Amino acid sequence: AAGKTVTLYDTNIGIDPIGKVEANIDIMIGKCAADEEYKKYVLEHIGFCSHLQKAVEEAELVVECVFEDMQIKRGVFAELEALCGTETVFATNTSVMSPTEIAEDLKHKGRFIGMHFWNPAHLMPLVELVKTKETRQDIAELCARELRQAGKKPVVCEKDVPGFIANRLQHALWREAVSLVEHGIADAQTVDMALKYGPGLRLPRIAPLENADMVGLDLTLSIHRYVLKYLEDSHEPSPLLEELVNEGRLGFKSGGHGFYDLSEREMLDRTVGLNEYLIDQINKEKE
Ligand SMILES: NC(=O)c1ccc[n+]([C@@H]2O[C@H](COP(=O)([O-])OP(=O)(O)OC[C@H]3O[C@@H](n4cnc5c(N)ncnc54)[C@H](O)[C@@H]3O)[C@@H](O)[C@H]2O)c1
Repeated sequence: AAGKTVTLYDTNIGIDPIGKVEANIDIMIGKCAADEEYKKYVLEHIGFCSHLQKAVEEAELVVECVFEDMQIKRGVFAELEALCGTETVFATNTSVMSPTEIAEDLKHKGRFIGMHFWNPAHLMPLVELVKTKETRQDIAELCARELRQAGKKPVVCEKDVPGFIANRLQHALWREAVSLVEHGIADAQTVDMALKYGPGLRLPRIAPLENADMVGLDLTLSIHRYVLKYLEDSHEPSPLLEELVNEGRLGFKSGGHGFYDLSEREMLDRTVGLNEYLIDQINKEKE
């Protein structure tokens, strides 16, 4: 939607990414978050190519999203460096690996950046742009501009640190949530309810640092002086999590058995419900 043409490439030619894009837009049309004109526009500007050189030789930006495997990712960028001009921007969509390490063998490291989309990528606005020490400032700015034009909300992570920004925030919260269950302070459902109907509900309007300003930094300081020592600060995964995984309770992928015991219907409701909620948020933003 940013006036650009996108070519998809995958070593597995059996997949149907365009069909998936079409299906996602159809769901959005059904919820009035897109129209037929938008679908026509997107489908005219996106294509699949099974030949890497043809797919990338004229590209201004290449976003790599292959398996989370350092050697495969480095191999892809070595191939790309041989096929693309020196000004083509190279981005990795990795969610956990260090962009610095992925770029280690590149000759032109200044044009390399982390570009971490959030799942489901067509509905989640956030994209984290992760700079390595070598990433040029103009490359970060260019990527931010392009992403904004595509309707995304890019944020720049100035240092290549594990978890970037959003996963650090998310897993600080998950660590505390698991710890509360582990220590019998509340069960899983109660922990999730407390978040959903409490702080989670106002989070989209007032995030932590905005909230700290609102209540006062003196009060925040006083609360932290008292409470931080009681919060979970383990640098190892919770023994409860280890135990559940050892028991084969993996969540959706083990038939719905994890922290919760869910039926097929409940699992489907959660996935569909999440997508519908995200589409509603997009519609609200437009109003
Ligand atoms: N799944 C998510 O929620 C999510 C979210 C954000 C970022 N990411 C990142 O996206 C990347 C891919 O994750 P995924 O979940 O989509 O994995 P996936 O296994 O679903 O897809 C990986 C794709 O890469 C293809 N592939 C493998 N080697 C290739 C190569 N050499 N050249 C071209 N294509 C190749 C595979 O055929 C497959 O279609 C990872 O780096 C991951 O961290 C995933």
